[in-house]
Amino acid sequence: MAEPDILVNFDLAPAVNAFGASSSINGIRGGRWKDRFRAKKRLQNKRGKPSFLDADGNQKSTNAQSYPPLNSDVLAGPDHARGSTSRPKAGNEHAGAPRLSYDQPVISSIFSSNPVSVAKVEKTGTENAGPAIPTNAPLKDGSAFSTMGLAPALASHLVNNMNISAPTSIQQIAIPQLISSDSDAFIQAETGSGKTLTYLLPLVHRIYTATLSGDKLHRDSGCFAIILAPTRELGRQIYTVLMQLLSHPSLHWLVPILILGGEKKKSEKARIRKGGNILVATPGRLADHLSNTTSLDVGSVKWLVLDEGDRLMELGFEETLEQILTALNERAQKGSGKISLANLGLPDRRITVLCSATMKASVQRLGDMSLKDALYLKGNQKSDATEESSKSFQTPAQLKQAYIVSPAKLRLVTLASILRRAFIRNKEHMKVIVFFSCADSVDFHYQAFRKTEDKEQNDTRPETSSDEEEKAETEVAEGQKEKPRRPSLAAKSSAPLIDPAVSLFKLHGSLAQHIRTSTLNEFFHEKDGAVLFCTDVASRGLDLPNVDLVVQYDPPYSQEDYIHRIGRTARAGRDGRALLFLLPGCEESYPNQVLKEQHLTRRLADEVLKKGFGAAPLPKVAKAVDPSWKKDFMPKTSGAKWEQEAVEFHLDVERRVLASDEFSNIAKRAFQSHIRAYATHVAAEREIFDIKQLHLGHIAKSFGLRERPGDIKLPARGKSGTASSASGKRKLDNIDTNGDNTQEDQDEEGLRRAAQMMRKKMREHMNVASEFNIG
Ligand SMILES: Nc1ncnc2c1ncn2[C@@H]1O[C@H](COP(=O)(O)OP(=O)(O)OP(=O)(O)O)[C@@H](O)[C@H]1O
Repeated sequence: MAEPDILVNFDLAPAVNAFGASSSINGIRGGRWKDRFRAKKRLQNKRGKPSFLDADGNQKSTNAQSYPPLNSDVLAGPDHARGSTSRPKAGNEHAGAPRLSYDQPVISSIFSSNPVSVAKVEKTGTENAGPAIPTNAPLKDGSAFSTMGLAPALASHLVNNMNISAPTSIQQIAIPQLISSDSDAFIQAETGSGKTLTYLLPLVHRIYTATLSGDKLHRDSGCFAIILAPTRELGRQIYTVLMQLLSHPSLHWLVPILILGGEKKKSEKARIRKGGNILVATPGRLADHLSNTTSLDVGSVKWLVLDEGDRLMELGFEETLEQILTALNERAQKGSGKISLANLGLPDRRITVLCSATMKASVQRLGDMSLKDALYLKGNQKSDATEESSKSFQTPAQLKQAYIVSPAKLRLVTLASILRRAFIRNKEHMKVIVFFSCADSVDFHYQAFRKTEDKEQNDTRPETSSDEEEKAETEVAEGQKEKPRRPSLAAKSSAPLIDPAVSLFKLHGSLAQHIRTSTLNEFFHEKDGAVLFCTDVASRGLDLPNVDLVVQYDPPYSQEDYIHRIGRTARAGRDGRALLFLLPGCEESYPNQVLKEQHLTRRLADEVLKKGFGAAPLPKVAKAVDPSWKKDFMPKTSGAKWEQEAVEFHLDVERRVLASDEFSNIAKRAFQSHIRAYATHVAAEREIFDIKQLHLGHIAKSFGLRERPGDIKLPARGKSGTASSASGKRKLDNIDTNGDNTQEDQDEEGLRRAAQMMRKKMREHMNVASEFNIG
């Protein structure tokens, strides 16, 4: 059966032919703006070289002979006027008008009228370079934990039970210092260099050796350490590593407590009442318990660790951290009501340890606020690191970085191509993370690649009862949950458009917490190929095994975000690749202007498409199924197989958007949120990410939309809507990562301006023809 609701992107015949009216159109007044506009164009065409507005709204010279003229009424027929894009029917033409024949040339709009890359290639990237010596790997120079002052029991536990035999550079530098000194410390080291063990090992070692002095400590002896993480996910991960360390028989008495937002406070209070010695928490929830839970005794806290310091500040926890520090100081003066810790060898004062992979002003502010005479402990340096880069940006040397210059209309197929190729080349255990700017865009791409219009259960499923949820989260936190025992709550699907064997996951701040937890857990344990579509909610600190490739489909909002995102791969000495999507034009200056210290290889969309779509035919399920439709509507391409496959892929997404109101709304929301998010790039980068340069029609196309951008309207979002298109949501999606954040959007003014700019841009766009301007 032919597809009734699809309209391929015709390159229109010259407008002059389409109107065929008298030349005295000049001076025309009244009527529809479109008619006036067309008349103007026709006049221009008559005066100069023949030109027409192509399917993209760009003026294009053409050889008028090559395209049979189309009657405007055919294209502007009632269906189109209604916005419905029904297939024109034979015999629908007005008398005397040329017939629209399906045999006539049609052109793939995704390959036409794309801006070309303008950049001069100034830097040699690392992507094609030979293997580099990993900078965050365990050392191979004979260093061992047993020679670093760690208790032998702990050192052998690492080797025998945790499969960690040699320290990384930062561990070798920092652990002996933290064991022997009572000074505060700032730990800065690359992503994936083992900072978690770097601070956990010394404090566990010192608590452990305190028990060797003869005094028996137990879970009720007091809380000795607090570890603060910016997000629940990270808190849970730290807790898991801590549980592994404490699984040593001599340390069974040491009890960790996990308190995060998002679960019943009552059950957290019960856990606190039972007692525990090391608390892992998110700041908001800890501050809450410090104010309201009398059984939380922090008078004996000897270590305060602030993990991912820059993120803690970014998420607006500054004030909360000040409250926590004040409360800890007050309680320390009063002392613990539990037992005397004198002469146990624990530090006399509270040691604060601040960790970060990046060093920026906010981290320095946090340091000023929390540290006193701190040791600055820094990991390994790349040999070519400049002073500037070593201070602020460190990426593992073995991580291969590249950027892809992809015109807006080719973005979706280029992403598909990258993912397809990644799994053709490396089928097993391969994991990929793709970062998007906003939750709505994650939702759209997830829906596009899972290729099913079945209603998604995950978003709408009622939350599990808190008890159940708590149980699930505790299981995850304790690392016990190899296989989910209940039906999966994860936002997970298969990905037939990439490879039917690949699992597709999505993660963003608008998903319910238990879905986020399950999703991460299942992605973590996935044995086969897996792709995670996510926002920056997954950019910090998360240690997900076997991530070989990180794709930044939308550029990050800061250099630090770039470092943290790509840091999800190439961890602990493993290889990894990172790809950044940029639009041709001003975005191409991003690597040289912003990522000065990074070495990125430049690649072009075409070459990526050739490799991804040319390497193997699309899986059957990914094809636009109806052969008759394909015969009639397959746009004209250069004939290259890869191009045809790419076009077919894109058309299939468009067809599905047209066919489903739900998918269409997801696409529209994603488009709008994407533009809004784009407008929130920091002021210093607005020349690079210049919203005025965006071709909204092309961007809409990459979301499978065929409407004019100005016509993209959304039904009102329900109160409980899960998506995130509201202005400012980019911030919220990033910020509201643990549910206990209290910061309002910091950049309201910027966002307001962004929305204004977007509206202006939309208005401008509507005043010129767009690729949808055919009705
Ligand atoms: N000495 C070691 N040998 C081998 N693997 C290690 C070692 N230390 C840590 N790891 C592993 O390295 C991975 C990264 O560790 P971790 O998450 O602590 O890194 P990180 O420096 O905190 O990264 P990020 O800055 O991204 O948060 C973990 O899987 C951890 O188990």
